[in-house]
Amino acid sequence: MATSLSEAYRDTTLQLKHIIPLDFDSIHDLPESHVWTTKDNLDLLSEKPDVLSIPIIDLNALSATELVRNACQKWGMFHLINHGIPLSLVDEAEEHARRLFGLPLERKLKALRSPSGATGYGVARISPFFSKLMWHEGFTIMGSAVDHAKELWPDEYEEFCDIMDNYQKKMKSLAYKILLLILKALEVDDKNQDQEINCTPSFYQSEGALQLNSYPCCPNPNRAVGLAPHTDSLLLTILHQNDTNGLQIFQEGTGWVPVPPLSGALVVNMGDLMHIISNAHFPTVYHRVVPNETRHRFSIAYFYGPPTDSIIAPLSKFQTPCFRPVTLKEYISLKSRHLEKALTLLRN
Ligand SMILES: C=C1C[C@]23C[C@H]1CC[C@H]2[C@@]12CCC[C@@](C)(C(=O)O1)[C@H]2[C@@H]3C(=O)O
Ligand SMILES: O=C(O)CCC(=O)C(=O)O
Ligand SMILES: [Fe+2]
Repeated sequence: MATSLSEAYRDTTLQLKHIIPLDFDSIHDLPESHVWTTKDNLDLLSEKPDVLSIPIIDLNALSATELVRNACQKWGMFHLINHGIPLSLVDEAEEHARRLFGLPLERKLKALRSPSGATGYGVARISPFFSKLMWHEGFTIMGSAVDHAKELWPDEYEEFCDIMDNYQKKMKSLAYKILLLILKALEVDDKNQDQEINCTPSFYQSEGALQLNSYPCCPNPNRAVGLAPHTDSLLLTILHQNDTNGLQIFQEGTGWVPVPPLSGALVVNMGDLMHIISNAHFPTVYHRVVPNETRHRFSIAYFYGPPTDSIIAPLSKFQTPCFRPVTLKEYISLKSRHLEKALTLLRN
């Protein structure tokens, strides 16, 4: 039996302090547990003004492959327009994320992620790696959200589930399109795609995961962190952000570069698995979220990856692979134990 994505996350058991978010509604001062200092690697001063910005790519542009190649090499990230996802669906999904996070904490705790679970309400999975806690609450969906949605709204969970199902379905087919474009950008012949990605034939049958993120208004944003710096683990991530700043990416030699929301666009970023299959030609994007004093930020991230038993390795066109092959299941386990060091451990 193949291991599902949520099962692959099951072998790490977390402590409750690394699952239960703060009751943001009742807090007026930043608690000590959430105060980050330079000791915690907080370097807020390095944000660069708008001199640099990530490219905007039209999915239907004739030169899309070329543009994707450049964006992936230089940034590992781009804004995507003309992506074909109806704006009304994105709006509805955001509305339902607001509705969920707007529930009182006691209600949200009914859908709390279990200590060895992957889905439901809670803080970010990467929390145990940091000494301070984040100004953030999340809700993770893998496949159907129905079990947790019933815990939140015993009588009216269906609309939420339908919208999240539809959103995931549309994101999955968009992610597939983007993956094909990226393979083209990596000069993989159409006919050799399956073979080149020397994985199981089911490589494209992704399961994916959906993460709803909420970053409430923060009383002292200069001393808090919304989401700590991290890279996404899977192949690529498609992100919707509401009209509130906060996302930043780290550029070697430059520092933290803001990724302001662009109305109607989705942000696409490369994850660790893409870094591996591209033989490190495409960076995996190191990014974080900074909190805001007056605006509540919401985001919805769709993580796209192959089935957990797929073998991930640099494309065979690369004569000197710089990573050893690994199954996704193995990689997830490496990442839960070593975070960013997981990639280094795979270096040849
Ligand atoms: C399929 C995924 C991808 C996960 C784990 C699992 C479900 C939740 C995702 C996130 C969402 C928040 C940042 C991150 C770093 C986290 O802590 O949880 C992501 C992580 C990853 O990309 O590694
Ligand atoms: O809120 C954001 O913009 C970033 C979310 C994110 O990085 C994630 O969910 O992995
Ligand atoms: Fe992320």
